[in-house]
Amino acid sequence: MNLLFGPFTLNGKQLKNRLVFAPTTTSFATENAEVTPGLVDYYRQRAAGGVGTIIMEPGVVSPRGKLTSKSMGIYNDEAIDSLSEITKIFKDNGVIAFIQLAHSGPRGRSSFLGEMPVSPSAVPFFKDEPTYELTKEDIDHVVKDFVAGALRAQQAGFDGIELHAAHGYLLSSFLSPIMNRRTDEYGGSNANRAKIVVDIIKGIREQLGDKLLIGVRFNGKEYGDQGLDPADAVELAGIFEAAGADLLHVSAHEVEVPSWWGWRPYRPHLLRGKMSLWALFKLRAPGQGDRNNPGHCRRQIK
Ligand SMILES: Cc1cc2nc3c(=O)[nH]c(=O)nc-3n(C[C@H](O)[C@H](O)[C@H](O)COP(=O)(O)O)c2cc1C
Repeated sequence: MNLLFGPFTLNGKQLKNRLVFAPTTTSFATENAEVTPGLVDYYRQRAAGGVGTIIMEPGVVSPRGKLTSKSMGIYNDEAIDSLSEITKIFKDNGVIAFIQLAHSGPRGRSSFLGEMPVSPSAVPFFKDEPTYELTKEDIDHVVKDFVAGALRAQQAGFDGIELHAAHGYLLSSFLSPIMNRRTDEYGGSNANRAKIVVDIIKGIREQLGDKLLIGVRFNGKEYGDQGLDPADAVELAGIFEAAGADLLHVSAHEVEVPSWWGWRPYRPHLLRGKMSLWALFKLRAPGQGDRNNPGHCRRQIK
């Protein structure tokens, strides 16, 4: 009990407890991606709920990266003032403030983007939605957009950002061997597929040093057969940690959790609602991942 409700220090930040509100897209922004009074109210209510940390829903880092027609955007300086209003509410309630940074990539829809969604390779996420394969110059642009989003988040008063590299969005599609068929330095090995995320983390650290906490949310397993498996996820965890991530937030599938009868695979339908607590534990990748025996990929909580 004390572990959950007691204070916790995360790389120098004092958290009042280990309860974390998980990032949840609301689509309460305007069609121009601006913060609305309804969105501010929504977070005022969440901040009063007793959690120690809120990972605010994604700020999309470019208009072409919208997740929905009413995603909130962090791609221009006008966002800083309205987001400051929200971080002030968090601070007044003693809540540590994170914002997720996202780009929809192949999960975008041309109906609200007004142009083709983008992806690491021309592999569609939706059967009826062809995607544009990013060039290396485009990838540099995406990295700069994420770094610029992080700078704005810091100016708006956030303590940290979480890179959304899960659920099939752009960074997640780079990590996926199914979606990412590139033959350059951004495709192939785990390290190559993770390069875009590593470049973003390093870019943020170059600009801001330790002023901003950096988290990465990624999948413990591909959604579907083949592709990213738990052994890959363990290796990716080590890559993100080595690049300078402060926390890892593993989403769904094949993550093992302690139970009364030993380590059990985490299954969202069995342990609904517990996953976000993992955000506050740095997961240690012991390096014994075995592609043919996922049971060897047990993560340990530090
Ligand atoms: C409506 C809705 C929107 C969500 N939006 C996001 C999102 O933008 N980013 C994200 O990483 N997860 C998103 N999620 C997943 C949640 O963060 C969370 O992982 C999920 O609700 C399961 O809860 P748990 O992680 O506490 O088990 C969303 C979930 C729901 C229900």
